[in-house]
Parts: sequence; C-alpha cells; structure tokens
Amino acid sequence: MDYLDGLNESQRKAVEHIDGPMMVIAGAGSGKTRVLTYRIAHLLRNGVDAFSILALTFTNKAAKEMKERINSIVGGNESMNITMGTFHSVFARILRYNSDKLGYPSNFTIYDTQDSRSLIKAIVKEFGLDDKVYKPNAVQGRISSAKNNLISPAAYEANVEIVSEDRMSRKPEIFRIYKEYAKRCFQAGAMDFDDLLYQTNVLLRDFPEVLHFYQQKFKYVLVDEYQDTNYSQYLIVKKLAAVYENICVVGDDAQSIYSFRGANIENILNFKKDYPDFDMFKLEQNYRSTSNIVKAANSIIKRNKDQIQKDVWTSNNEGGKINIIRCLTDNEEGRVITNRIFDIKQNEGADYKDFAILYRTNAQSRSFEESLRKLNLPYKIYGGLSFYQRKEIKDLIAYFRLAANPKDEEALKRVINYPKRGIGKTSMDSVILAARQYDVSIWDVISDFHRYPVSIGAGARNKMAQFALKIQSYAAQMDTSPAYDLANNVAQSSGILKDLYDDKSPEGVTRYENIQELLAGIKEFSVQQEEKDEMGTLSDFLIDVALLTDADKETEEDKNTITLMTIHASKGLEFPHVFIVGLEENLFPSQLSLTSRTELEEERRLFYVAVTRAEKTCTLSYVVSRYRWGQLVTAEPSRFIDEVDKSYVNIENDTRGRSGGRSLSGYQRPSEERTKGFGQMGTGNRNLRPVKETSSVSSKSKTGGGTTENLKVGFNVEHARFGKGKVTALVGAGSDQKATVFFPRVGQKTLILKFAKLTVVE
Ligand SMILES: Nc1ncnc2c1ncn2[C@@H]1O[C@H](COP(=O)(O)OP(=O)(O)OP(=O)(O)O)[C@@H](O)[C@H]1O
Ligand SMILES: [Mg+2]
Repeated sequence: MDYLDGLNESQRKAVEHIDGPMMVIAGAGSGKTRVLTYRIAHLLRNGVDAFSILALTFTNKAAKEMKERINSIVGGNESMNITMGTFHSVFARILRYNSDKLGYPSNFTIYDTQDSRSLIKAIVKEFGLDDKVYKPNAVQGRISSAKNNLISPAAYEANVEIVSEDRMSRKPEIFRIYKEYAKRCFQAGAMDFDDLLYQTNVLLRDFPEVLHFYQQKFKYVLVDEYQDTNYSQYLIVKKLAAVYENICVVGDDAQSIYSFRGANIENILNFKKDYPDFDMFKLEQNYRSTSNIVKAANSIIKRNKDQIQKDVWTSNNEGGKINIIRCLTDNEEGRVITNRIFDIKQNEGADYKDFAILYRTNAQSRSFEESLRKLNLPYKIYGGLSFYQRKEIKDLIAYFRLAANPKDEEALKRVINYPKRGIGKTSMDSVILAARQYDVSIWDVISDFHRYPVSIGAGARNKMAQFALKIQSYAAQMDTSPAYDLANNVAQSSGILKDLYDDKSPEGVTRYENIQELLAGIKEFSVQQEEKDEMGTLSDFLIDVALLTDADKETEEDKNTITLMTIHASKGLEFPHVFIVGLEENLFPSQLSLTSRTELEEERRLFYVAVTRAEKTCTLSYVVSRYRWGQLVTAEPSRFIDEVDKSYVNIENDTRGRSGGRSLSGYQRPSEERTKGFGQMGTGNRNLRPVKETSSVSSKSKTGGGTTENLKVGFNVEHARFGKGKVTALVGAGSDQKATVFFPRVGQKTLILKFAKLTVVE
C-alpha cells in the first residue's frame, strides 16, 4: 500500500508540499504531527538528504517515535541522520560544537532549574537583599523572560520600561542580580535552559559563517507545536530558514499553554508577515476521539474570544458521555479513580498504558500514587521529583559534571565535602569570598592556591587541593574513556558507593540501588553508542540527561504502566482513557489565572488540551475538600465543568441532599479526624445541575440486616461468601450500580449491587 493512502485529502496535500513556506493550523487530533512525520518520509522518498532536515518536536520521545515511524515508511534507518529533537537538545548540541566562539568550554554544564535557583539565592544573599522580596522563583522568572525575549543584562538595565516595572514591584535590584547571574554562569562554564536558546541566537547573530553553515545544512526546517514557541525560538527558526524558506510549521492556537514560559501566539501571525507567500493548510477531521469528546471539547474552546476559527468534526463513534465524578476528599478521589481504572481494565481487557491521570499541579499526584500502590497497579509519574532529582543521583551526577567541567560551581559546592572529607563551611566561605575578590571561579582558587592565596588552615587547604587533583584525574579521562568506564570509576573512587553501601538502613539500601540503576543506564548508553561506532563520553550522556523533558523519562519497564502527569506535559499525547482530576476553582483554573481574561483563556486552553487527549473515555473529577498547603480547604467545582455542553456530559454520583447523617462512616478516612465539623458536603456544589438523577443504590437490593440503600464509599459491608469488606468505589446508577469492595479475605471485587448480597454492617 502506498504510504500516502494513510492520509486524507487535506493531509495529503500538506505532505506533498515540498518547497516553500507552509503552515498547518488545525484542531487537536486532526493529524498535524502525522502530517509532519509523513512529510519528512515524503521528502526522503523524493531524494532529499536526511542530513539536511531539521525537525523540532515538543519532547525527545516524540522525536524518537517519529523516527521509528519514518523508518517504517521509508525502510532502512535514514531517519538516524535527521537532526531531530526538542529545541533545547538540538541547539545544546550545536552550541557544543561552537562553544569556543562564545567563550564557553565545549563540555559546558547545563544548569537545571534547581541550580539556577540556588545561584540566584546565593547572589541575593551576597547582595544583602531580602530574600522574601527577591524570591528566587520570581527573580528567575524575570531573568528567564528577559532571555527568552533576547534582552541582555546590559539591555535590561538600559530599558526604562523594564526597570520601572521592577521598581513598581519593589524589586529594583533585579537588573543587578541578572548581570551577576549571567556573569557567574559564564565563569562557571554553565548555561541554563534559556541560555541554550539565547546563546544560539548570539551565535547565529555574531558569527555569520556559522549562520551560513547551518542555513546551508538545514534546507528543510519543520516545527511541531508551533503555537508554543517563544520569541527566542521563533528567531532561530527564522534565521535558519532565511535562505531556502523551506519551512513547515504545524500547530493549534487553541492549544497554546506555555505563555508563562514566554510562548507567543503571535508567532503564528508573524509567520504570515515573514512569508507572505506561504501556503496554509487546514485539517478539520479528528481521528483521535469519539464524537462526544470532540463535541464536548469544541463546546469548551468556543468560549474563548482569542482564537482562529476552526470546525473540528469526526466520523468516529459517538462513544460515552464525559463522566463527572464528585468525591469528598482528595484521598477518596484517588481511590475512586483507581478503582475505575481497575474496572475498565478488567471489563474491557485494556492495558495499563491505556490510562492517563492528568492534573493541574504535580502535588496532586500523591493521593493517586497511594491508592495505585495499594491495589498494586503499575504506574509512572512524569515530572515531579524524578529519578534524576534524587539526592544520591544528583550527588554522583555532580561528580560527572565536575569531570566534564571543573568550573561548574553548583556541582562543586554540592560535593566538595561529600562524602565527608573534613572541609568545613567556614573554610568554604573563605574560598568563595576569595574567588569573588579575585573575580575567578571557586575552581580556579582551589586548583591553584599559589596563584590565589586564601587565609585558611593548611589542613583544609590540603584537602581541597586533593579534591581538585581527584577531579583533574577524572577530567583527564573524559575524552578518552567510554562513559560507563569513567562513571564506574568515579562512583567507586569518589567514595559515594562505599558511603551508601555502609548505610544499611532501608533508605540507604534504596539509594545504593538507585546508583546501581544509574550506572546500568550509563552502561546501556555506552552500548548504544558503540553500536553506532561512537565512543560516547560521559559528557555526551550528561547532555541527554540534562535535557530530558517531563514526558521523556521513560524506561523499558515503564512501558505498560498507567501514566500520571500534568496537563502541560501531556501535550501531543493520546490515551484511550483519560481522567482529568481536581477540577476545582482555584486549582483548575488556577488561582493565579483569575485576574485577567487572557490568563483565564489560557487555563481554558489547558482544559481543552486535557480533554482532547482522550480517545474513548474522558472522566472529570472534583472534590469537596482537599488538603492544600498542609490545610484542609473547602473546594468548589470548577467553572470548567459547567462550561462543557450538557448534552455531552454525564454527572455520575451526585449525592447532594442525600448525604444525611451517614456521610462519613467511622473508618472511612483518616481525614475525618483531621477535620472536625466537616459535614456540609454539597455546599460547594454551586453551579452543578445533575443531568440525570441517580439513586445511590436500588433499594431492592435489600438483604437480611442493614440495607445497601444509600451505600457510600467507606461503608463496611458483609458478603455471604467473601465475608466482611469495605466499599472503595461506587460506579453507575440504578439497577446497574456496581460497588467495588475490598475484602480482607479475598481481595478486591467489583459487584453488581442488584445481584450481590451485601449487608451494611457497623
Ligand atoms: N488520515 C488518518 N488516518 C488514520 N488515522 C489518522 C489519520 N490522521 C491522523 N490519524 C491518527 O489520529 C491521531 C491524532 O493524530 P496526531 O497526533 O497527528 O494529531 P495532532 O493534530 O498532532 O494532535 P495534537 O493537536 O493533539 O498534537 C493519531 O493517532 C494519528 O495516528
Ligand atoms: Mg501533535
């Protein structure tokens, strides 16, 4: 079969467009990413050299999948030679080849968000500023936004408008912090995430021969998720495509959700200005979702004023309605959703990987983790505290970073006295102070006390010098040893492995195992590199690690697991069954977004993104009270629930007015103890109108003793064969209502109430 047969008429036209600028703006699930993939395959089929293609994707995982798909269409492994990945990972590599021009070492460090924050914190402290006013987060946001708009420290300081904005927000010293921050990153041979784009712009601006080289190399440029590019990214793409103008961008203005990171929807409008003769393609048929989901999503997004008109339709089945579940607490939400997943899996033979739980903030994952773990269901959390952010992993990686770039100050400060080698804080403070006075990096001082004398005790000085020697010996092996050999050597001789091995507490054992896992990962990296006939240094490995996006952190055994992630990270992905949780005012939409229409519209786009991830079923949930910031707060259902057209919605367990005195049974949840007087559930139910009345349990299911009428999650029940148990979830209504019950004797069962002989017991 011809590969073009896998496309509809409009998609095919877009794919067959080879030369000249083009743009596809189309709704979710309409095949934009598919068009991009097929278009690359089509280019290759038409004799375009793989080396001349640059494709920018939202995650590295998406790039990997795209390559596999291209290979399956074209045959062979030509896709290996395409430059493809996220903006950050593609340009980090380009910067590595050219770093000397910018005065950076080729093994420059990439500072993660935590590194940046700790550096900002240190600067605020050194400047004697109040860190309650100059909060690292806020300052970092400001610096990041400056960089993404290509505003240098000098330009920042000279910009009257910006400086007066800072003054208005009572942070007039940000320009000084920015300047010092940029200087210190440079001294440390480090770039933060924004620098990867900022410095690429500097490189292409100040070195015409470099620009020329890449313009000639990348004759075809393709960008997915174009609506979320920021100014810095826009300009890179514009410069690279300036000669051949073979540029293809695909996106959906209705899914622009990264404006807080400087993403600029105007880039879509700029495209029209930059390439007046561009060809525009529209895709309107959605292939992903049931028609109920597509229609519900349309009804959400049409409330936004700022959008390009689109008509998305589908010929897929109608499917079920969007379910809305109300829970009392976040813990109950965890249980109910988990049980629902369990049921769908049992009844439909779905795989774990068919399910996604999407939330607004990472902190919401806890209750789901707990209940998934209880039921022993495999899951994977993307984002949040990932493997690479664990202390022991960061410690060992800090050694790797130093081996690649000894000037990396954040890494140096982290491990100069770990494992303990008797270098105290006072000596370190003196060294840091001296480094500032000599205007060099800490590394310069400790590796050459003759040149940079510091008045500290001889003992401390010796220990620091020994540490420097150790790092130098690692650094010497960087370019000659395969990643795994050096990593293993560092893990042993730094003393980290021994330190963790000696700790026999369960946590210590886990940490030791984590280090082994990291080493195993590096081993795998080394083997893969060898297969490509490359050595693969530890510093190559570090780039891969530093630029993993939230959706990338997946290992082999993660493949068939339930996905937990933020909506932001879910962009571009699809799952048969999607649960969007925590639909409450001040959480989603987020409290911070309630001050302006544009911000509220961005939250609504986020909601649209979430709903359009679903293929077969989409479930929304909200709770009446939730623990936030260590306190129980009463929540109101999100306005977004109300905004979905009622014809596509099924409100499931609306139990208003029926909660009576039996709302919370004794052992239902520990939260009850935490919340005396928490009895007025339903008060938060403000805007919700039940679509259909649901009776909790058919009263005909009376059996023997207590009846199961008004059965609720948390009730103790007894079953003739299974014995005593506890209700963990209720699903459906009327004669179809089912209860999931955990029986200590036999495990969990889902029972149809009209058949099951259940008795409520105290
Ligand atoms: N012509 C087609 N025939 C069959 N399946 C298709 C066709 N076009 C797209 N699909 C499928 O529909 C789903 C959505 O496509 P794709 O992910 O490319 O959409 P998208 O527009 O990029 O979505 P998003 O806006 O969420 O990024 C995918 O599973 C894709 O394989
Ligand atoms: Mg896509």
